Amino acid sequence: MAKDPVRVLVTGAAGQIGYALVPMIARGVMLGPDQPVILHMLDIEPAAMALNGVKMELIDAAFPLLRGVVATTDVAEACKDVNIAVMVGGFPRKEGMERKDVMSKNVSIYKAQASALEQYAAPDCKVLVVANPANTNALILKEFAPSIPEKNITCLTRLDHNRALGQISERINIHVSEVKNVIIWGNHSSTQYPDVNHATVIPTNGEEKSVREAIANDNWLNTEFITTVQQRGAAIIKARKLSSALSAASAACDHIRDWVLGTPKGTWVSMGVYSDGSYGIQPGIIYSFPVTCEKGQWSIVQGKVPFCIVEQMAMAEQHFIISLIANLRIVSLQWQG
Ligand SMILES: NC(=O)c1ccc[n+]([C@@H]2O[C@H](COP(=O)([O-])OP(=O)(O)OC[C@H]3O[C@@H](n4cnc5c(N)ncnc54)[C@H](O)[C@@H]3O)[C@@H](O)[C@H]2O)c1
Ligand SMILES: O=C(O)C[C@H](O)C(=O)O
Repeated sequence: MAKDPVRVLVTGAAGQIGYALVPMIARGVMLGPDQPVILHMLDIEPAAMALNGVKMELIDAAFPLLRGVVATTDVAEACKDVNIAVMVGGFPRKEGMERKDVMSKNVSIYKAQASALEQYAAPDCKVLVVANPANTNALILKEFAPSIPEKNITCLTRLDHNRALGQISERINIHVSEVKNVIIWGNHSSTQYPDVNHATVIPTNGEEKSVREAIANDNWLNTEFITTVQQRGAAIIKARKLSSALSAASAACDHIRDWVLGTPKGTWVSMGVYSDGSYGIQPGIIYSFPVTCEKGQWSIVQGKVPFCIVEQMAMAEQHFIISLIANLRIVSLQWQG
């Protein structure tokens, strides 16, 4: 029997990630080749014509799985009954900026969209925040949409995870599918810690080895590898004069697919999820951990890192985020009062 369609919201759908992402969703890359979808696309008024152009192209592409398209600038209409929300809408950074430099613009967007999701989305809606600063925007969304279960609000660090896999496969000259179990700890920012200490390679017809053994160059792994992954977003901006789009869209599909359909046995992936206190990370903040997924639920993989590494990393970022939450609570009380 044919499955009922799943409603997938993409905000900022007229932008460059949106343009790469919606055809992937309509082709089944995100939810599988037998899952019909209805796409909800939101953008702002100045982008309304471009958004309508994307809708026209989706119709022209005659995707067999695409059962409907809602293209709108009305946030309530966009969020109505959606099962999955991919929050891409926002302002990308330009050359020379850090991701946190776009914070003031993007944070206000996420406050407004949180309440629309809370009011209009399906109660079990799974949310993926892509727009930067991704961890902070997800935290804002969680704070301003208290009725959405916190397990349902995540942010994208899968792009960093995939970048780490890519760097390792290029270095050893094996296919990227033969590398697994890297970990991205922390924020989707240049302070993240890409960790290969539990990663392995399994060459076809070969024996499973640790990445450290296969690369046999700890100096490279401890220095250049880490900074390359941390700075890859900036390198793409420098090269394209635009931030990453096709890789971001593909990573967003990977994130949702694994969350909904499950991670392969013996493999974990990196997701920005709310901390339950694992690895000593402040409970409640959105932090990238290794996770496995089963039956639509993620769980943090335990025992994978020396505490001191994460502790060191976490402190600077947590201070900032915690003070932000405190400010939000004050603002929210002022609104109510
Ligand atoms: N987490 C990641 O791995 C990752 C990777 C790449 C890019 N990003 C971030 O994703 C975001 C989008 O990047 P892009 O290259 O597609 O940017 P873009 O400028 O091409 O597109 C952004 C779109 O969002 C729209 N928009 C702005 N405000 C909106 C609002 N209130 N509601 C709905 N739509 C709104 C814009 O009109 C535009 O069409 C940026 O914040 C970028 O930094 C994150
Ligand atoms: O680096 C950026 O600003 C865009 C995105 O976060 C990326 O990592 O490519």
